[in-house]
Amino acid sequence: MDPIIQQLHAKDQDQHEFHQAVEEVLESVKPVLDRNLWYRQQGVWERLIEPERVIMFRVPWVDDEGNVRVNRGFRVEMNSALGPYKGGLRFHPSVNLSIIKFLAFEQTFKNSLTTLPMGGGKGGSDFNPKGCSDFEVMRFCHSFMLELYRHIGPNTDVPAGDIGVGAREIGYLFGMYKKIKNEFTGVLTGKSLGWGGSLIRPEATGYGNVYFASEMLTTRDQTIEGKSCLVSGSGNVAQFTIEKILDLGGKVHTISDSDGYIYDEEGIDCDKLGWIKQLKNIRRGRVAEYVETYPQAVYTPIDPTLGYNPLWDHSADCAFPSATQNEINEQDAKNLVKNGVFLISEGANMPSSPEAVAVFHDANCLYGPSKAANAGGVAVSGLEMSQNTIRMSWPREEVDTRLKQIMHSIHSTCVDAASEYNYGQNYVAGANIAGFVKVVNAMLDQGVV
Ligand SMILES: NC(=O)C1=CN([C@@H]2O[C@H](COP(=O)(O)OP(=O)(O)OC[C@H]3O[C@@H](n4cnc5c(N)ncnc54)[C@H](OP(=O)(O)O)[C@@H]3O)[C@@H](O)[C@H]2O)C=CC1
Ligand SMILES: O=C(O)CCC(=O)C(=O)O
Repeated sequence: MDPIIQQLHAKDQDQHEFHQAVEEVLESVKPVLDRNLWYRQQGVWERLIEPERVIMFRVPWVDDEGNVRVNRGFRVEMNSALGPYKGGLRFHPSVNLSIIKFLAFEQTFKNSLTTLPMGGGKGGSDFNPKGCSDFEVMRFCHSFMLELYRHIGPNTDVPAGDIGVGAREIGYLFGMYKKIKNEFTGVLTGKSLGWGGSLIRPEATGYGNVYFASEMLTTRDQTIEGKSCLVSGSGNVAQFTIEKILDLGGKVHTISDSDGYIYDEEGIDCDKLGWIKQLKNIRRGRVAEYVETYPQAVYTPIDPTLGYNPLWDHSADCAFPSATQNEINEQDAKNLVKNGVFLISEGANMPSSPEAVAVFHDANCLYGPSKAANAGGVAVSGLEMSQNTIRMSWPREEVDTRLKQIMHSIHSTCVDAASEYNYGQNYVAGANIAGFVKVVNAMLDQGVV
């Protein structure tokens, strides 16, 4: 084992997701380190895996029955070599330091790939918004911001949404920040359109992922048109991935949540997608309800004893995992390949286990890793920051055109970096190398800080 990894395991025991993310990047960039001994001498790698700052705090709040509840809040400010820390907040009961550190680490390289001046950070809480009233969510968000506000700012750290944090939560967080600081600034992205949000930000991660998939398909003279697709999740990223696939003439058969998944043989069309948006964004219901309105579809509850997810065991051309980390294990990857899937483009962060990634590479799939494929979300957040700074709102077409250009540029950057280091069409290596080199060169310019 590389001594750096040995040290990491000894120092940060039980941070499995963080180890997984670090090991993948280190493996990819070994040839870069070998070619540039200066990088090793300057301890860039040791510095990269140590967050610049980790903030953990108590979040007390009162539920509708008058009980005091306490959650744990996190913000990991990973790396500011390229700009203010930037990355989302996740509210989910599974949140812990390992998950936030892996997300902040990945975010650093992802943000580097976008070409925009953003460092990497991530935060969140083990708070579960599911089943809470709007007032409970508001009280939680206000309490969360009562601590977080001291650590963030439009030129310091600019959080946004992630799992469990959408427009509603960003609104409550922003309201408390504005009240405490008595200033109206672009301290959060993913704001509503009426008060500083950017057009296309809600769509950006899903649309960007499909643009990245289209770029990968172009290398084999193909397009999304006519392709059958499997999508997991049913939240922000899944919804707009489906919308763009439909727009480009593809067909989508699946959605899921943490209880189970839907397989719709006929395909999810625009009307059904509208119904899903209502279900998830307004009624906050479960995907199981889909079959009550569309009885030709089949609902399968999650069975953790199976050892694989049957959602990935259907015949299709493309897969867009859009729920959470490690949702595709080795068996799922084998099932996908067996069923004819040859393109996997990741909307979720790190949804494929290392063993699954190896299966995709062995089968010569077009495999777009999350830090490249889902970078459209944070890229449009960067554009939201620019619009806030100049106090202007760009039209929908302009933001969408910029998003497409950024995804095109990320694709070619990955291809070029992989080719420079003889990795062939390996987007994992390309994304890791290109993201790493830009961050590390900035760190070296700025000295040992
Ligand atoms: N929003 C953004 O702009 C970006 C998001 N991402 C990534 O995309 C993924 C989805 O995020 P987003 O759509 O914003 O989040 P949402 O909260 O809108 O939706 C999350 C979806 O994933 C499901 N899910 C969450 N956790 C689990 C779990 N442990 N097991 C099974 N299903 C789960 C949820 O089901 P349920 O309702 O049951 O919880 C829900 O369907 C995440 O990995 C996120 O980090 C990446 C880049 C940007
Ligand atoms: O828009 C942002 O700043 C955050 C996006 C994000 O959290 C991600 O890319 O994983």
